[in-house]
Amino acid sequence: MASKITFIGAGNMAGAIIGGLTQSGAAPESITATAPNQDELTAIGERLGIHTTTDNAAAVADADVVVLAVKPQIMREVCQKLADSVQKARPLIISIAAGLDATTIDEWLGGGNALVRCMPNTPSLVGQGASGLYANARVSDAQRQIATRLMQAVGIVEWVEDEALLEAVTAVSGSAPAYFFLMFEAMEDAGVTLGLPAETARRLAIQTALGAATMASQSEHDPATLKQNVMSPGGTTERAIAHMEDANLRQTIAEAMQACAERARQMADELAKG
Ligand SMILES: NC(=O)C1=CN([C@@H]2O[C@H](COP(=O)(O)OP(=O)(O)OC[C@H]3O[C@@H](n4cnc5c(N)ncnc54)[C@H](OP(=O)(O)O)[C@@H]3O)[C@@H](O)[C@H]2O)C=CC1
Ligand SMILES: O=C(O)[C@@H]1CCC=N1
Repeated sequence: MASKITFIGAGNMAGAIIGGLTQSGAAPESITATAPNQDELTAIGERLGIHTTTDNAAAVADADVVVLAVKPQIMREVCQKLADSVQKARPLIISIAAGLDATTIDEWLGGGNALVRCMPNTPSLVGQGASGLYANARVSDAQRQIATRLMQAVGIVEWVEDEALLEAVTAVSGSAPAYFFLMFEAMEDAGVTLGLPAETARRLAIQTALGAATMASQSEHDPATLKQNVMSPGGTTERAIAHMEDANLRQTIAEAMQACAERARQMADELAKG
């Protein structure tokens, strides 16, 4: 693991990655997180044992890796204020912002930076993240390995060589935990309608998803076969799946993911224009 990592921004996604890193054995004292609000920082600092500061420039000055983890809408302002420190320290930059392209962020930071774009997801908090990574031309093989090791500490890593594919990664994994959480909500509600206590329905639905995901990740069979194995001819599952197919669930999922990727493209255009 790189010696000193600074997170600019200490919100949901930074908190998930830092939490995953410390649980996987990273030294908390090698990690710094920044945010404008000292109260928020004090809470995360006490919880995770990491350094915190409201001074972005100071946090970058001696960092080997800087993870940009603020909302895309404020990235320009944050980067432009950081440019002098980044130009002096020349850390590896890792941006986790949705949409924003590597060239734009590099320009905001004064240019000439080794920059990795990463699309992580919040299950990084429990070491079950799924991240897509893209490197600009200035990133060395050693820096690729640093980024790989950093994100592998909190889950799986897939590199893409075409930056535009990060939009697909956003649709498939970055935003996708929310799709499954929606499914849990819907299954809990339906379980209650069928007479179960809400907590019971929630526990059964979540454990079933965990079991299905674990099975799918370990099985030699593809998901279609695993699905078929649950569907006894003329039985209950067949009826449920027929209902989902008739309601065009696949089409709904495809359209939702297209909308997600399209929004990433739109955000990039809007934010680059400023
Ligand atoms: N949430 C997710 O599932 C995913 C998010 N992302 C990306 O991660 C990034 C962060 O998202 P998320 O964590 O959800 O957002 P949050 O709003 O939870 O976190 C943003 C953090 O940035 C801090 N911040 C605001 N202004 C500054 C500043 N000037 N300097 C330093 N820190 C600042 C905020 O502090 P304060 O709260 O005080 O304003 C907060 O700690 C986004 O770019 C998003 O696209 C990528 C993949 C998944
Ligand atoms: O919704 C968003 O814009 C961010 C990026 C991916 C997940 N959350």
